[in-house]
Amino acid sequence: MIEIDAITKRYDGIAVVDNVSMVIEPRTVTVVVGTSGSGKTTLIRMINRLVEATEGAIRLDGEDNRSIPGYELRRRIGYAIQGHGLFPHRTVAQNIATVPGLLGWTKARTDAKVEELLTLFQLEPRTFGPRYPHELSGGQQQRVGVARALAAEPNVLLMDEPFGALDPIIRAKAQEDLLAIQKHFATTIVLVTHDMNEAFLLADKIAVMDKGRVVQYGPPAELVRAPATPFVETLIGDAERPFRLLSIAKAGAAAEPGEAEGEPIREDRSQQEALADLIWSGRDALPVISRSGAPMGRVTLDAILKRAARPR
Ligand SMILES: Nc1ncnc2c1ncn2[C@@H]1O[C@H](COP(=O)(O)OP(=O)(O)OP(=O)(O)O)[C@@H](O)[C@H]1O
Repeated sequence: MIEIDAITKRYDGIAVVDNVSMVIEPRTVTVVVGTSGSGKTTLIRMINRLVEATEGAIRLDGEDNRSIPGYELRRRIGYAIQGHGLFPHRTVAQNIATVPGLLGWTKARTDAKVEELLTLFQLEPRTFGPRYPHELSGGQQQRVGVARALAAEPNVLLMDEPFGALDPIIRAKAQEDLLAIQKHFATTIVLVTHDMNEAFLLADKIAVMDKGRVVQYGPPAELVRAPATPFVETLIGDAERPFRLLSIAKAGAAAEPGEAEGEPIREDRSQQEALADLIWSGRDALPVISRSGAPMGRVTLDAILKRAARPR
């Protein structure tokens, strides 16, 4: 658990992070959003003490992060940034092995970890391990950047606009990979993004920052149903609120008994995807199947539209 307790950062007397308190539960994804300059990067960098707080405290599982030595903080907290920051003159395998090297892991343990991570990120170890960063595509470099941040098996992963530079298709893949990896390692992730779609896709909880303060902190559905300030409302996008509601609910949750024709939708796809399928295929109902392919009833256009309506 990460407890952020009345944390403030001032530069030349000006608070860029202003008395922020929030609790981040273990094994969850917290996404920090807000306008440019609102203090997002500064906030997450105070967690691993790349930035020292002016006031307040941050505790990691109850322990004040100022009492944890630097090398231990780097082991416990992975850090991935936009543009990945890979070392250009080190191979992919050497890049991933950076922190294990600092920690004095044996070669066998390090090699096994590098292989595990490359495999997990769908980069064939024998092909990609010996390559240099410039021999990879942008998306592959990005994956290596995240793999490197995960190498020392950190409990916490801080990510600052990690997918900002990727094109939309690779970005979608990277987001999917991240969610799979987060489940695999049960990592606690704190991620900064400008992209509200990304926030809604990834977040268990979203923190909205405005001028150094956290103006709302809660699950995505709460932000849509009850935006705390006009700023949050604008950020979510008034016109998009129905779609946001559908994007965070699963097709399975809207399933009802009955049959329908045509291509089914899996229960774990979003209701937004169900709506797109319904419109695109001109049907008024889709069969719903479980992850293993078993029939679960159907989802109707009517039911989806009701769910997208303004909450009462
Ligand atoms: N080292 C520094 N010295 C002085 N001011 C700083 C320093 N680092 C950041 N700031 C200021 O603090 C404010 C918050 O910066 P921060 O990078 O945390 O914002 P952000 O929300 O992450 O912005 P962006 O979305 O543009 O990355 C900005 O006004 C920035 O200019």
